[in-house]
Amino acid sequence: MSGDSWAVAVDFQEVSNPPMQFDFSKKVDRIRAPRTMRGDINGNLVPEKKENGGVKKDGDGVDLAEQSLLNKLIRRTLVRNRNQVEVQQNDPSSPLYSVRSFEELRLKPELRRGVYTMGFNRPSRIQENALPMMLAQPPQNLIAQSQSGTGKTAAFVLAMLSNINPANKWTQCLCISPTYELALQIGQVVEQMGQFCPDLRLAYGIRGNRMERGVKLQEQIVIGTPGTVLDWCTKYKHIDPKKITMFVLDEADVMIATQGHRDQSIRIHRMLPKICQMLLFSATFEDSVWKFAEQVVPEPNIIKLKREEETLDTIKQFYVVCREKEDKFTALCNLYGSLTIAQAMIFCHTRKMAAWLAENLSLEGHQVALLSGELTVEQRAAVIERFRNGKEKVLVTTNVCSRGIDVEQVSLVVNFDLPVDLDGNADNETYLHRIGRTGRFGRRGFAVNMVDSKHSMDIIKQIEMHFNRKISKLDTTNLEEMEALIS
Ligand SMILES: Nc1ncnc2c1ncn2[C@@H]1O[C@H](COP(=O)(O)OP(=O)(O)OP(=O)(O)O)[C@@H](O)[C@H]1O
Repeated sequence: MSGDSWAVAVDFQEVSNPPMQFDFSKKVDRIRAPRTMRGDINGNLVPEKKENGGVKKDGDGVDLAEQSLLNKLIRRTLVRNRNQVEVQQNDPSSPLYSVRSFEELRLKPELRRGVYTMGFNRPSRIQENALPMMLAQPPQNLIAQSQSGTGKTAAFVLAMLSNINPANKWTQCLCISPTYELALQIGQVVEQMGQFCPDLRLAYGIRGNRMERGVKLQEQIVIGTPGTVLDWCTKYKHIDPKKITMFVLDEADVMIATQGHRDQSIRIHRMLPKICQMLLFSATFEDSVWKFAEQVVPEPNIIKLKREEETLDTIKQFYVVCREKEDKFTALCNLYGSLTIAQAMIFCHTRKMAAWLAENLSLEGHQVALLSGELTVEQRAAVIERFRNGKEKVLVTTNVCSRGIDVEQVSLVVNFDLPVDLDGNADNETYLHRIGRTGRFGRRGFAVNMVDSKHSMDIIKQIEMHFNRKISKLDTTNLEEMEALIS
């Protein structure tokens, strides 16, 4: 099988045995669904064309919006974070509230029921502070930053649902999101949390969702992308911006990385009344995000939750000297022959190499999953789900998968190709993210780096120096030595 045909075979395997459905079409009845969608090979609905036009190379560059979507699709639980939340109040003299339970928030009974039905027992760390601010009277503006999976979406959805008056048949909350797949994900949370609110209606302001000009929407909540929502407010007049009481900007960092979204968001913001509550969320907070946030959220309260640092403390790191890819492959097989490996992730630099390796491992009798950039986000999520459920023991991947994906049972990470930046130097950050997949939550993990040239040996030295951690030499042909080092 050629490299490419292997990838096709994996696609086929996914089609014939679809592990997970992302059935966006279920929403069609109750909510206006986008029309410019096509079915992907899993029979799921996917957009005709990416709105942010992410370009992928053979090296599998990561598209921010896709990464966010992937995180949402595969996230089942809150991300653990033990850091303290940092709060800056707009009015430092007003008392600082935080809540430890949903009861304290005095939610409408139907919303409390929705929250508990979703299995939320208590607010997450960011929600403890953000929810009282978002639900306060008079309304307060908020800028909140915390990494993906810490409960931001659930927090602002609860705020939107609390804000609207379902008896009023016009749009009251506008929520904008960088892509329409992300908008659909937010919509699902609205549906779940609002399942006991009978009069609640939701519309998607996304490309392809057309109505006659001048027809006013009756849906209280509109979630959409900036361009369409802007058109709906201006050109098509489906929404009266003066009646908006809450404006939510999600994934601000992804938003401003996308051409035009920043300006469209600012234009929407300008049409809203002064008393409209503005909420902005972001996973990261570079200067550019901050500047944008200041433009669209006047007099903000600010909440930040620092990311918990990944650490290399519980990970034993090794390097193996090899000559070429066949040699690396033999070293990998030796590792498997002598170690008890629960699950392993193997990183390659290119799709081609990943496909070659996956094919050869498979021929050796390993159950292998291949994850690389030619798969749709939904297919990638499905591959990760299968791996997480233990259906495959080895995941071969390019960079698409190095961040944000927790697979707790991974005990071995192999850098079949070392992570390098565009200049060919060690990419320490990527190294940390890759290796950080193993040894999580205090468990022990192993990382093995394949070194096939003087240059890659230099990279190992750079990584050692950067993290101030020793990377020991491993001879995979010497079973005794390996056992002694690894035990
Ligand atoms: N209070 C809570 N208790 C338990 N689970 C929660 C709570 N809040 C959110 N979750 C769950 O945690 C996961 C992550 O939450 P959420 O999507 O709101 O995070 P996020 O910060 O918005 O992440 P992303 O930016 O990736 O969307 C979801 O599966 C959500 O259902």
